[in-house]
Amino acid sequence: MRPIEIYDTTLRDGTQGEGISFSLQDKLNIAKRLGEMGIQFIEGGYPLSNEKDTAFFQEVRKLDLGDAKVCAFGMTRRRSMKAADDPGMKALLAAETPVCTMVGKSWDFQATEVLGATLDENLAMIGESVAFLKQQRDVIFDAEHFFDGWKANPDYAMKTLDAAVQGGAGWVVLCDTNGGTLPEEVAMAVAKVKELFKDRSVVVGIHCHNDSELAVANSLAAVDAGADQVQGTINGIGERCGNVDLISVIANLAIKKKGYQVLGGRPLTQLTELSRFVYETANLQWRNGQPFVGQSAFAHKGGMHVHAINKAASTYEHIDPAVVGNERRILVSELSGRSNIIALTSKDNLQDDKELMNRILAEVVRLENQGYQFESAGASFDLLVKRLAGTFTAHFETIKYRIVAGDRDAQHADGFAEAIVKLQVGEEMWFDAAEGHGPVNALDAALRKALQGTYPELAEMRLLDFKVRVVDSSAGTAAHIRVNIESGDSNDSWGTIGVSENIIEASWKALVDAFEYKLHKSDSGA
Ligand SMILES: CC(=O)SCCNC(=O)CCNC(=O)[C@H](O)C(C)(C)COP(=O)(O)OP(=O)(O)OC[C@H]1O[C@@H](n2cnc3c(N)ncnc32)[C@H](O)[C@@H]1OP(=O)(O)O
Ligand SMILES: CC(=O)C(=O)O
Repeated sequence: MRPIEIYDTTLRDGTQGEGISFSLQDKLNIAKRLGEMGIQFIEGGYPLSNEKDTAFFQEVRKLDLGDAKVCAFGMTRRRSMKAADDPGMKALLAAETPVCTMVGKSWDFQATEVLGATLDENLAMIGESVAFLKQQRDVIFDAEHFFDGWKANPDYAMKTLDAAVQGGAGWVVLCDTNGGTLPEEVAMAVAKVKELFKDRSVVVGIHCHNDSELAVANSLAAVDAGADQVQGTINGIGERCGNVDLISVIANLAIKKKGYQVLGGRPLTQLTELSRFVYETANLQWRNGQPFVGQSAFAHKGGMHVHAINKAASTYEHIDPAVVGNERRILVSELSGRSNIIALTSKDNLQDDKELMNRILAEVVRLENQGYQFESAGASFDLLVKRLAGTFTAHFETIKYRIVAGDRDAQHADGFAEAIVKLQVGEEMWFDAAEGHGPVNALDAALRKALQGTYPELAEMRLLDFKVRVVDSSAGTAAHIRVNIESGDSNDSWGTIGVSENIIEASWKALVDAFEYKLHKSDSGA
């Protein structure tokens, strides 16, 4: 098995992505997770760039990152300066990391146009900078725009790598900086570089950007052609369209491709959690369709798919989701067949009642036509099944509710909302009122007031999320409002839904389902 080094630059190139900004603590937390995952190289930032990155290199020394090596990133010395005097070089050494990663120009056009250097000057900048750092550190040379340089002037591109290796670089990393290269071009260039260094001890690496949606394919092509290090970021965050997504690289190398070993052969069961941790830390929404780790990566919706999945999961899954720490999800929608319903109700042992399955399916299709969507409203779906199966026990009956809301006044700087609810609970009639920060908050408070005496377990239930969408009804005339509420208690969370032309009524339906679901859960001891 050929070991492939994984080099993570989430904390440097990842932060060059639009909308990404990590705090110092975020960076330390991510570094720790990367170390736990068995990533070999963690590029922590650009010490010359800002104080946060400088502080990161001081703080990261206190963490146990396992075998991971922290790398500080910088560029070659400025054109008119000695390496020893260059502030960037000094900052790299001051970071006190075991490895310095230095980017240099390998495209002749960039050297002359951007740096204003002669081609020889650029080679001297690379060679001298590496040699200076190499006195104290291991050096990785990131050959910026290598593939564009190789296409424009292959001899010169190769000379830049040679200058770095002569200076003492232990790695040369070929960067598809603009992300415009094709897999066959990557393979050809990597093979040529391997040939150049066949008698020298140099690791060849690959660093791809995703501007042509080819970063994963390009990285795998490079590995096949002899690259032994892949650089990238978790979830592919990074400049413009991002870097290669290391999640997909790791999963493909470990699971799909033969003959390679990544992360020392560790299991990949933490991969999904790592991906979501980085999204959460970056304050980004998960990408549902992200291969391997996305919420939809193993979500089955089409009736024919679910029918087959029930017989053998491999009919519509390329790997077992558990291998990457993900899970299979069966969705219910108007595209469902009876198989979806059977899969989703199997815990209730209802699957043999074909007539019931058909009724549930017909009801789902009818409600979806009105704007309902049960994919993220599993609790409302469970209640629907119970109602149709005749196992639903209402814990309360809603007689009426009323909302009074208005704009700000002397007592209410943000406006006010009051709710009155009338409920039948057993033999008793409850009539309660409450104020809230808005109409839904007021309804929630009034419902709790009316129910908590009878059902004290509601005290631990919280509303976690509230989403509103406008959906078109199938009639195509009146707009319907869909409200999704996510609720939780100490050990669980559940989604409910309400649809109406009236946002308050839609919220009320979702809220009532949330309370009923919690009470059914308590009845069953869950
Ligand atoms: C491909 C990549 O992703 S490389 C990493 C890119 N990342 C970043 O740029 C983020 C961090 N960067 C920064 O914080 C700043 O750009 C700094 C601190 C590095 C430099 O800031 P400044 O000195 O103000 O320069 P500025 O960013 O405007 O321009 C870049 C300078 O570096 C020079 N330069 C660019 N690449 C190189 C290189 N490989 N070697 C030497 N000098 C270089 C440019 O010629 C320019 O110098 P000039 O102003 O003397 O013409
Ligand atoms: C080094 C780097 O980030 C690039 O060339 O894309």
